[in-house]
Amino acid sequence: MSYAAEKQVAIAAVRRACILTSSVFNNLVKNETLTKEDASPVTVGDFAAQAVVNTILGRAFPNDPIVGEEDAADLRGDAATALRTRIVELANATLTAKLEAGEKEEWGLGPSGQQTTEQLLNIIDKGKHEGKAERMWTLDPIDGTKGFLRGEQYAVCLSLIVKTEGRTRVQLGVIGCPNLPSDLSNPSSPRGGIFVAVRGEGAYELPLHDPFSAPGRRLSIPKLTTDNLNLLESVEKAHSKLSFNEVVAKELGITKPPTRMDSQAKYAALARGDGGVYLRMPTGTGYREKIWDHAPGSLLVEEAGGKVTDSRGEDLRFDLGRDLGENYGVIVAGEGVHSSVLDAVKRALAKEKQGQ
Ligand SMILES: Nc1ncnc2c1ncn2[C@@H]1O[C@H](COP(=O)(O)O)[C@@H](OP(=O)(O)O)[C@H]1O
Ligand SMILES: [Mg+2]
Ligand SMILES: [Mg+2]
Ligand SMILES: [Mg+2]
Repeated sequence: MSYAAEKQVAIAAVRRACILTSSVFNNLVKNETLTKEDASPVTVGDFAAQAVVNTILGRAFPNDPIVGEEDAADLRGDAATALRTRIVELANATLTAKLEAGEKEEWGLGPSGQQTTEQLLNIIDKGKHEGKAERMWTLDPIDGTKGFLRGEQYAVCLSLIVKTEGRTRVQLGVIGCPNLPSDLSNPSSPRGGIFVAVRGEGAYELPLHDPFSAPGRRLSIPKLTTDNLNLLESVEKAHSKLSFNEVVAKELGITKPPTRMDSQAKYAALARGDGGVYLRMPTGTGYREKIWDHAPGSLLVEEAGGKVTDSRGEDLRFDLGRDLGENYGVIVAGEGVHSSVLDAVKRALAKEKQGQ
């Protein structure tokens, strides 16, 4: 299936959300960030971007469930009045902006797209789905919120997961990276891109502000060997075990230092040929990886000729609910090097066990 309609809607939704998040960053004030129960940050940008994307998806595909990271519970009380007002203002400004090429008014966009506060809170809550369905969207309105707050990498991440022939797989992935330089080795190169993949149709990078103007650049992971690649990893030490990555890099004979980057921009960079291996091993806290943190990125890399598994070499599970199940870590690499990385991870795990 080509998912042409879904792809068009998803690209338009991600583009609008990226415009919103960029404008929030430029105007973010101190009290516009909350700390969630798990101590992670969430900003007015995360909530407003989820409201915008869910509005568009809700209009275009009203029967599709959405598994979104955020919910509106913290926005409903009197204590949240200022935050709520700002989110409503941001979401409405984004929804009512004039229609661009490829967009439709019936998606809730354009001058008549104004929503009430209650409508916007309810549409944010449409993302509370349990994550088990024959067909569902995943949304991470700002992936890498900590990177976003630092002015570094973050991504707006959307995917469509469908069960076909007994297998629940990602069929469409769209990742907007407003801050990603077009040339990673040159931080002053132009920034911003939308990365798109449809299963069986390849992976593409499109211009962020004009994604419907041309077919975009087809992405293909170059054939790297362990002599000329380096690791991509999280900036945040709490998100993956960086000391383990050092051991794996040694096992593989990698000499180049790792590239640290927040969010699924790592998957996008790898799909483009930057880096070569994205390794995310659990820190041992029992945290379970979320489907919205990997669904679009994993398809993007697969469609660019790469492979994504856990540390046992098994496929990631998108059929278990909002998370991927027990956390065995995530290994992402080009086809040619994935098996060497997997072997090195297994050796490093065995050494770690011996050392205990
Ligand atoms: N203890 C933990 N282990 C692994 N991932 C975690 C984590 N705590 C939070 N995360 C996830 O890590 C994501 C960011 O990943 P990265 O380190 O690659 O930038 C966060 O996404 P959000 O920023 O959307 O909340 C969050 O879902
Ligand atoms: Mg978060
Ligand atoms: Mg995330
Ligand atoms: Mg997020």
